[in-house]
Order: sequence, then structure tokens, then C-alpha cells
Amino acid sequence: MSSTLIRNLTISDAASALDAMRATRPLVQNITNYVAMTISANVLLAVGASPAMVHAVEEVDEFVAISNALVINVGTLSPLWIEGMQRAAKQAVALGKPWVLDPVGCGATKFRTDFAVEMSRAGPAIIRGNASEIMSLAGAAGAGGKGVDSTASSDAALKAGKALALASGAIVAITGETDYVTDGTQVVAITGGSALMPLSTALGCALSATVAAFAAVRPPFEAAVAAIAVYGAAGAAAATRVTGPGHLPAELCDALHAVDADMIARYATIRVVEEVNV
Ligand SMILES: Nc1ncnc2c1ncn2[C@@H]1O[C@H](COP(=O)(O)OP(=O)(O)OP(=O)(O)O)[C@@H](O)[C@H]1O
Ligand SMILES: Cc1ncsc1CCO
Repeated sequence: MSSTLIRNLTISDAASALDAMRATRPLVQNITNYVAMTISANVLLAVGASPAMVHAVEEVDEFVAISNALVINVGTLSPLWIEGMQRAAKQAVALGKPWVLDPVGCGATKFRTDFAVEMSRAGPAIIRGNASEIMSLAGAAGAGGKGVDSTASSDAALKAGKALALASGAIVAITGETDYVTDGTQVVAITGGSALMPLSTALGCALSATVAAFAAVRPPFEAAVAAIAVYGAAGAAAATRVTGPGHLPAELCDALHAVDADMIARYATIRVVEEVNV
């Protein structure tokens, strides 16, 4: 569990994390699904990081060693990829590199759920998923889910998210209309984004990649909050420029390229909803 006290985490912390991330341009290794690859790479480039989509078991040890952070996304899972994911997670933990688990579609099939549970125990710094995925990963009742889409609200998943954080030792980020970040004890709520975002595929996957970029320069709790606030602000700004979900990914990338403290303050909020007593 994170020992970072997050009481004072603000928009200006998110903006300073963004500056730090852009200053170092972290190399983010993505073992991600076929659907998410291009949008994740474009989002990372637009926000100021350097993406690489690398998953072959023969090269993951070397690639994790040169990366600053890693994403493991189980969206289009197959046995060969599983081996690469297991090996990459092990290497990241051994080398002290932060990695983010995106448990796409957890709950849809036993194969995917069992593997997501296995990976949640393999040392991720952060787990980011939609409400149904987080509830399923936590073993909570009523997770629902329709394939890779959520049928639950992030509010309903908060209790499960806290339990998952305590059980896994990871920071858990639950996305939806309101996004939550928790270490199992402290909870931060972030608003932003747009109801159009779930109508464009893989924007959650691309957010997980963004969270990894921030984890290269900030501790996991702060990284997750900052990345989600930056992304939510850019998503909300992008949504003002479109008439439907079709052009949203392009506008999102433009907004992520332009996002700064003013845009974050205008379109996102960060609020501590539970904190530890000190
Ligand atoms: N109703 C909503 N209002 C505002 N923002 C939303 C809403 N639903 C989702 N978002 C935003 O969309 C982004 C992706 O979150 P979402 O929960 O849809 O991910 P996901 O289901 O894992 O996506 P995918 O599997 O398609 O990659 C987040 O930034 C989140 O804040
Ligand atoms: C649509 C879809 N199917 C498997 S992964 C993916 C991307 C969104 O999660």
C-alpha cells in the first residue's frame, strides 16, 4: 500500500507532473491489444512520451530494461502473449520499473479473468480499469460487464477497488463518469472527460498507457491522479470540438498535445474523498 499522503494533491500537482513527464519523455513499453495499439501510441506521443509496442517473449527482458515504464493490457489475449506478459512483469519488478495492469474484459471469460487475477498478483504499481473490470478482478458480486464494456458505475466499484488495492498492493484507478484512485485507504475522485469517450474504442487503454508515462516520473498514487486529470481535461476539451465520437480520438490527441495547467483547471477537478488520519 502506498504511504504517500494525498490530502493536498491538486491541479497544480497534476500540471507539475505533466511538465516533469514531458521533460524526460519516458519510453513506455506497451504490451497491449491490437485494437488499442495505434491510439495508445498516438496518445503517448501527443502528451509527450515515447511509445513502443513490443511483446515478443524473445525481447521483453531487454526491452523492459531500456524502458521507463510498462503497460500490460490483456485485451486480445493469447497463450504466446501471456508468456511475454509474465516475463515482462517479472523483469519490471526485478529492475524496479513501474508497470500498469489494464484488465480489459476481466469477468467475460474464465481464461481472461484467471490471467488478470494472476497478473494483479505480479506486482503492478497501478491497476486501471472500468468499473465492471475492477469489480470482477476484486471478486466482487454484481460486476456485470458486456465483453470489454462496463455495465456498472465507478461509484458502485469503489468498495471493490479499495479491497483490490489492499489485496494487490497496487494503486487502483477506476474510470467512468467519475474516476477514482485509491490505495485501499485514501480515495481521490477526479472529474473531467465526456460521455462520448466510452463510445470511441480503446480510450481507456490509451489512458492506462498515459498513467504508465506519469508513473515514470511520480510515485504511483500521484501518477495515476495526475494522468487521469490531464487526460480527463483533454477529453472534455476535445469533446467541445466534435459532434460525435468519430473525430474524438484525433481531437483528444490535439488536446493532449496542447494541455497545460489552465486546461486542466478549466476542465478537470481533483477531490480527496477519503483520507488517512495523521
Ligand atoms: N460518462 C462519462 N463521462 C465522462 N467521462 C467518461 C465517462 N465514461 C468514461 N469516461 C472517461 O473515458 C476514459 C476511459 O474510461 P472508460 O471507463 O470508458 O475505459 P474503458 O472502459 O477501460 O475503455 P476501453 O476498454 O474502451 O479502452 C476515462 O478518461 C474516463 O474518465
Ligand atoms: C474492443 C476491444 N476488444 C478487445 S480489446 C478492445 C479494446 C477496448 O478495450
